[in-house]
Amino acid sequence: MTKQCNKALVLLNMGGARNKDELKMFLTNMFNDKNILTVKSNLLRSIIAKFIVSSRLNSAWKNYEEIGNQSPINPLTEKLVDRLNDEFEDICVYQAMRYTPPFASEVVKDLELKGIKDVVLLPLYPQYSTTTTKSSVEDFQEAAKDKFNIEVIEPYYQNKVFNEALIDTIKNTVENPNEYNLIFSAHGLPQKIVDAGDPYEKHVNEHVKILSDILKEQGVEFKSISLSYQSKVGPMKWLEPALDKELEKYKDQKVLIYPIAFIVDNSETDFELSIEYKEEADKIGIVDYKVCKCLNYDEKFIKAIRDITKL
Ligand SMILES: C=CC1=C(C)c2cc3[nH]c(cc4nc(cc5[nH]c(cc1n2)c(C)c5CCC(=O)O)C(CCC(=O)O)=C4C)c(C)c3C=C
Ligand SMILES: [Fe+2]
Ligand SMILES: [Fe+2]
Repeated sequence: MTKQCNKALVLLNMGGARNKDELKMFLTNMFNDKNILTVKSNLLRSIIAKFIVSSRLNSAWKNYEEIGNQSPINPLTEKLVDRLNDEFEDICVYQAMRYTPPFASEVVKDLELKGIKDVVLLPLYPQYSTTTTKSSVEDFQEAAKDKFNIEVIEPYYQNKVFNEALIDTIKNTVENPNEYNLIFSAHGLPQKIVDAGDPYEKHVNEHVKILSDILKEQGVEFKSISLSYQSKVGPMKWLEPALDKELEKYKDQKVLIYPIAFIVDNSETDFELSIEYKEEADKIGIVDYKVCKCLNYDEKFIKAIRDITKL
């Protein structure tokens, strides 16, 4: 990056695989994350992680083969970063991913080379979770040590400009909302993590209420609006209702899904929602099943970032 800046905006996200080796890296880093696998002993966690990765890798990779052998999260985030670098004249914009490159440590090196002291961290998670927001922010702070003045942006699921952008996507995806059942689909979380005080479920519930109120104010009426959780992993209890159970209610009806916990499309939207759950919807007899695109690098989201970060 040749731009000269005295401030940096760093977008934080999970990352995603560009090939099978990176999927192994993603899963290994994820299951060694103490915020994801909350067992206290690092050794025990690394043993469990090895076991999960070896049993999951091949079957998980089959999913990526169906979406072009890579997660869309990387090219889309690169476009978002490029667009923001054009938007902000004197702020250098970066991405730091939690489980695949570019890692926080590489961004920190670049910031040091440029002599940047002020850093704003924007987690690409509208709702806070210890498994996502906390994990990414701590990871960056550990890499940064005390080298910068860091400002962390708070959860922004209540932000008006952000929610208007999101509502526009919903309105632009279907012509006759009154024919559709709108399901907000959130990435699931083990119930144990929620019981330990994680605010994610509360934030997601509040977000759905805010969006439902905006739709009502704008006179946009869906047949029904509901919330469910996708992507359960393993045998433990996760947040409910599960999306596959919710879909069973809509035989002979139309369904529109909005992936409420994601800002950038990824394997969970392009594979899980658009291919895997679509097959479920067909089996159930849902007559039309649509999935909204995430905001990605939408111009309205660029405006929302200005409003959220006050940059
Ligand atoms: C096992 C625990 C997991 C928790 C807790 C979890 C929380 C969580 N994840 C996201 C967002 C994403 N997750 C993605 C993939 C993914 N997630 C898990 C497991 C947990 N996630 C796994 C094992 C995987 C890999 C795919 C698979 O094997 O099923 C992704 C996609 C990345 C990509 O490749 O594109 C995203 C994004 C959130 C928001 C969240 C908690 C709120
Ligand atoms: Fe996940
Ligand atoms: Fe999944």
